[in-house]
Amino acid sequence: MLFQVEMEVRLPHDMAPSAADELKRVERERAQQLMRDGKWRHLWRVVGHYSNTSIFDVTSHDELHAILTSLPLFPFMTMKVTPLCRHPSSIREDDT
Ligand SMILES: O=C(O)CC1=CCC(=O)O1
Repeated sequence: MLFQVEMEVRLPHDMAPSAADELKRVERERAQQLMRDGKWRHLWRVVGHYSNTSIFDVTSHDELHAILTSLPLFPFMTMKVTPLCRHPSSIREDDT
């Protein structure tokens, strides 16, 4: 099952830079492991925003929920989740 997830990051202004850097480091490690596992298919920065748009490939809503809520930055992100299905006009083989 494919989902588009839009994530907007808002770190507290009074968070120590070292704490913010550590959070971003562990978030990156977790995201890259999920990419190697084939769960996090695409990760794009939204130009001009501290946000991303991502594509996840998971087996259930529960799995996606578990992944998203386990992200180190989860407490500091708002998310919009959109379920996707194949467009009938798509010629891409990997759009399933
Ligand atoms: O910076 C972001 O958009 C939040 C984020 C998701 C994965 C990652 O490494 O950073």
